[in-house]
Amino acid sequence: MEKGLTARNPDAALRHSRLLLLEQLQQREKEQSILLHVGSKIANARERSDLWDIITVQLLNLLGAQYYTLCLINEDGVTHTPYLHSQEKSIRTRAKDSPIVHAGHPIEDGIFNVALASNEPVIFDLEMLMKVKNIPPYIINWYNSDIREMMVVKICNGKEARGVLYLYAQEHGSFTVDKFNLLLGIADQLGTGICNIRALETIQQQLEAINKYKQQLEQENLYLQEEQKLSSRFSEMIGSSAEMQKVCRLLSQVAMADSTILILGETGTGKELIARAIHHASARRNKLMIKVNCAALPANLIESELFGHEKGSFTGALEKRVGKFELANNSSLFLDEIGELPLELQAKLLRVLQEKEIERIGGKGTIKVNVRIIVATNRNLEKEVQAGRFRSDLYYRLNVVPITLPPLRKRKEDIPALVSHFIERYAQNAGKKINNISHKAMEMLMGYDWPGNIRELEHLIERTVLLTNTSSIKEVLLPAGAKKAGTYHEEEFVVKPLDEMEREYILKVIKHCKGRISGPNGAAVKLNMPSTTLTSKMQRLGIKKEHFVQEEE
Ligand SMILES: Nc1ncnc2c1ncn2[C@@H]1O[C@H](COP(=O)(O)OP(=O)(O)OP(=O)(O)O)[C@@H](O)[C@H]1O
Repeated sequence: MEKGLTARNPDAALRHSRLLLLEQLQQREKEQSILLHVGSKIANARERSDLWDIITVQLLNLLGAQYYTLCLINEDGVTHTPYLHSQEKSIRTRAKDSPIVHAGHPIEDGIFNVALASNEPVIFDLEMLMKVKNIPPYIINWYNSDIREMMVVKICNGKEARGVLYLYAQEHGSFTVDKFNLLLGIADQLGTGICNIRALETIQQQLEAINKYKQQLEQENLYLQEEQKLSSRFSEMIGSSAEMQKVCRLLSQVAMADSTILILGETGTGKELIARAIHHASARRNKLMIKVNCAALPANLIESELFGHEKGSFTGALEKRVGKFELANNSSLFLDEIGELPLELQAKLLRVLQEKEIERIGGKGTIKVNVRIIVATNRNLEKEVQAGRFRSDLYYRLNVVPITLPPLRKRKEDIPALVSHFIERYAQNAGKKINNISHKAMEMLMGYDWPGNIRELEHLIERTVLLTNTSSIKEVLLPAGAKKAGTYHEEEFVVKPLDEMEREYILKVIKHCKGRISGPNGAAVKLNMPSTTLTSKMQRLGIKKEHFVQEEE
């Protein structure tokens, strides 16, 4: 009919072809302006979500599609995975799951490779595809989400193919050849945009990794500084009582040997100080002693703390971690509060002590370690063994050289020297000149029973020094309920579980520090422990912010 018209009326034919040309020109102009608009948006995109907005809001409708997936070629060069896609909630298969399959698919899946091989977009009829054998699972899912037509186009950066944009429509005939030019232009701009954003993402990831590493180093540095501060204190060990002299003699006899040491004694009697003294008197003194508080960490973290883990060995193991056993190689490892070690880990510790090698969690092989073990506990380990809470084989393995520290009430003759020592230390810290203590105050100190031992005495003196504005300490403020000198009777002593006492005491100190945990005036400094240890103790003892905040009000 057209031909007939042309033959009969050449003018009409000319007009008609001019009209067509005009239409094409207008179409081109429209496409150019869309491309310009979309291009500037893509060029300004800084994040993946910006691209998501552009494709979802500006392009889908324009190209006649309802949904899309943009898949990129993986580093292995043989698989591809979705990088951007329509909101999964908005699409569901008949079985109510998402048609976006996130696992890697082979590039040679009969669709992706076809798009890569073509310099033009390719349109697929999904009904036809469903008849083909070995069709990729994502096509089946899209079909089950009522998609009937798909248009794919290669995404390149320059000449290099990077992925494929899949467009999906519910109606046959949604995609037509007249959209090819526009789609090719968009695909070109998307290619450049995606590569820029991926480069930014990589930089971001690297920055995050660097920051994390920096934080880790800072934490380690803090730990080492605290350890160093503590280790310099070992020389400040006071005690000329017969009991303490016995301990010192034993210490000097066993320090040089590599034998395992078990330090027993009530809380605050100086077990850690003795552990440090042993390390410093040993041949390993040039390396820092490493300390692990077995009560400060939840059971599931102690294993990784002790033995380390490989990256990805459990949820949360984002980075490889060297355990304290490895850190303590050729040095001493002080396992404080060993009585709190969970039974399962007791078995692992025993194996390490016997084999002298460790295995990181998720690790492929064993690592030889040369570590001198010093352990301490305020529990009666024999009773713990009888109660089935402590393995007898580990107990015998640890009980090579036991050192028992006497409680302060059994070596009261050490109190005056300790008091002078602590007055000097805390007066110096506070910039005060205090060089005397009244007879009455000393009598009170001598008469008190010191359930918290030297730590309790130390904190009392610290508090007293802070409250004293003269050169002499006239009186001391013993805990409420404490008896005056010489009037203490054992039967009146209120027996409380250690945990409860510890909880009460920590709460008091935090309150005294106005709720501050870390920092120079925080509770951790006052309690002479790292703030991380204090936080863990607080968690273990169920001390929450509201407890001390409420008490403060
Ligand atoms: N003989 C001592 N001379 C001087 N200071 C001491 C002495 N013994 C202990 N201290 C001090 O008392 C505080 C408590 O000591 P340490 O932490 O060693 O006790 P601990 O028995 O390990 O306590 P816990 O069982 O609660 O872990 C520390 O500040 C320590 O420096």
